[in-house]
Amino acid sequence: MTETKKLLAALKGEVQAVPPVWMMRQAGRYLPEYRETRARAGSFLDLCYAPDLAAEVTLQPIRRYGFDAAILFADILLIPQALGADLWFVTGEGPRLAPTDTAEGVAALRAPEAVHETLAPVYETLRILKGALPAETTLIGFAGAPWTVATYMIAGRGTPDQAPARRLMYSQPEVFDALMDRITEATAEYLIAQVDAGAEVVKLFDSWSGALPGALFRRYAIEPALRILARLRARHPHVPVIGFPRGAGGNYASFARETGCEGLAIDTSVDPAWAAKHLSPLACVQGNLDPILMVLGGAALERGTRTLLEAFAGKPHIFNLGHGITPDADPAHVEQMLRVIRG
Ligand SMILES: Cc1c2[nH]c(c1CCC(=O)O)Cc1[nH]c(c(CCC(=O)O)c1C)Cc1[nH]c(c(CCC(=O)O)c1C)Cc1[nH]c(c(C)c1CCC(=O)O)C2
Repeated sequence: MTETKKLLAALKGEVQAVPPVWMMRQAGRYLPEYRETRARAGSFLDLCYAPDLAAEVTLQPIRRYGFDAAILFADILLIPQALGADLWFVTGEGPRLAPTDTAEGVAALRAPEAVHETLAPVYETLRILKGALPAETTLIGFAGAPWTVATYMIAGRGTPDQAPARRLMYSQPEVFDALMDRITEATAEYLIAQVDAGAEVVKLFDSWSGALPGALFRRYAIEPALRILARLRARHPHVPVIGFPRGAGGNYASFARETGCEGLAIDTSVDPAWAAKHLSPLACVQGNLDPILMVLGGAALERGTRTLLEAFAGKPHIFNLGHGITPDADPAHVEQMLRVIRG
């Protein structure tokens, strides 16, 4: 049977004249309807844990733009919270967590199987979405990759250079490894449960993999991904996975080759012509329009969009941005991008 969902077809390696398209952070603050629902929910975390409202904001960009994929509305930091680390968001600044950076702190975290208790509302969001999405739209679940989640847990916040996590990795490798193990197991549990609840594809966000020293990229980016994939595939052998080792540079190819991910999301820094030549033979490449073009629009947006379409012509491709769309983006520019892609 041929695959009728464009995103799933691309992940199976099908070349399409018009590629499937969606955007990272497509449910977000650039949309007035998101801001309205978010205000109704209360805090960002309240929204993540309210299945009806989380499903509603997931559907908003699908209704408005008819994207080929909907991504579950949640956050990568729900896993630390489900493991027992206090989490809150400071408006205008970002996430804060009670730091987990000692042997005692890691030992006090909950068992990986215990995360479902906190995350049950997320699975409910997926079940609602499964029943509500148009037949042609693919439902994407996701999690943060262990290294990226560890950087937030160790520092207790986002950091420009992930120094606290890198310091712990060198100075107390046994504490760092124990934390990585706990996150890895919990993430496997979480993604399996997301697919049980209706996710058709899962994406692993390693947003800070570019901060790993190159010699440790295999150990802390590829190996945890392999462990998660092995557990996921033991349960769901056919679910495609999109890896996003953001900032991996020269390590993108080894990530794709060694993990066998069906999809490889590339960040804005990667030259699409290089990616089409060197990465497309390894996986279906997703990306990588500069998000600032969604703020600018006009001729620059049209040129950037066409450059990508031309680079990946004749290759399986998922059109996306190189990182999330920003709150200052203009919703009309999304329509402009879609007109260029879809004609
Ligand atoms: C690092 C990271 C986080 N979260 C995520 C990552 C990895 C991707 C990346 O590199 O951007 C992933 C994420 N976060 C969110 C989604 C939902 C799905 C989507 O639309 O893409 C996804 C896939 C919603 C969100 N996550 C967050 C928002 C904004 C919160 C709000 O509405 O106030 C949204 C829509 C908050 C968040 N969440 C996080 C930070 C650092 C922040 C604060 C910065 C910011 O405000 O943009 C952690």
